[in-house]
Amino acid sequence: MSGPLPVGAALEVESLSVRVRGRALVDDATWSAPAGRLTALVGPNGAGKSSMLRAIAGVVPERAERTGRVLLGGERLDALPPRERARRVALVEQLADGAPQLTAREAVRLGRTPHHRMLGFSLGDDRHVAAALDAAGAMALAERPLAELSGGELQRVHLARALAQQSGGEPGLLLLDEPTNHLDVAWQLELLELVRRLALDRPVVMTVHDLALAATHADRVVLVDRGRVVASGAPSDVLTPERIRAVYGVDAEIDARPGGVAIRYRRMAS
Ligand SMILES: Nc1ncnc2c1ncn2[C@@H]1O[C@H](COP(=O)(O)OP(=O)(O)OP(=O)(O)O)[C@@H](O)[C@H]1O
Repeated sequence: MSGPLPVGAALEVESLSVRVRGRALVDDATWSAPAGRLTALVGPNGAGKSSMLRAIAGVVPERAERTGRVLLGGERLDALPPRERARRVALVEQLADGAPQLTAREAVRLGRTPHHRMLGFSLGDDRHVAAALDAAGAMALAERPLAELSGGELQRVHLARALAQQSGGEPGLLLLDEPTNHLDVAWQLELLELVRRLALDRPVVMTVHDLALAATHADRVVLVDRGRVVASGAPSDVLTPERIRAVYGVDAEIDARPGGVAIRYRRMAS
């Protein structure tokens, strides 16, 4: 079994491809996400963002062929057994229904499954679950059934479950698929603050559609189009009007100010 994740471990994605029946969902993608940084994965609908996150977490469609390497702290994640990988990498997918009858605490407890041996849940698990609920700001929701929670509240519970999955060792890689979806502006800001705090000691990668939000809140941006990485680096280097025009087919006027970035879009002048 591998040892704890080295502090400051970066995610490195090298020539990652996912093909289904000869069609590339992810096409020879190479990029990295340092620890201590929030990385945003952006691109048009169907660009392959979710497929990329899922492939990093070891989830590929049935009969898909995955090639390339995924390293975390220099260690091959793609070569780890699923249980071991699940302790290093937590993927929070777009709001899944989950099991609506579970309470938030029960749902978060499921995150401990990769840590179990013969005996199932332990008192230690309960401590990790409580710490994860607390870190995600979801402690007040602990005894409420998922069916009753709002989109923003559910998002916190999913995040807490991901944290519970990793606690017990070094902080691992956190992958968030459209975490700000369905959230109003106040919840978005709160969630992004929380995500930024989590990103202080681990690589965090999130997909987002809102380019201004990515430019304002992320330290690095990876722009994906048709499965390929078009550019990656600092938001201001990656998100230029020329690239936005080439990838999204719209004209963009970018207004970068100290408080944040605003982007105005217009149909492309013909
Ligand atoms: N299981 C699958 N089998 C075959 N094709 C798939 C599968 N899952 C996704 N795809 C296709 O792969 C492409 C990339 O999809 P993906 O969901 O990764 O894109 P995305 O960038 O996350 O899109 P969105 O922003 O719309 O959520 C799409 O064309 C999609 O139809």
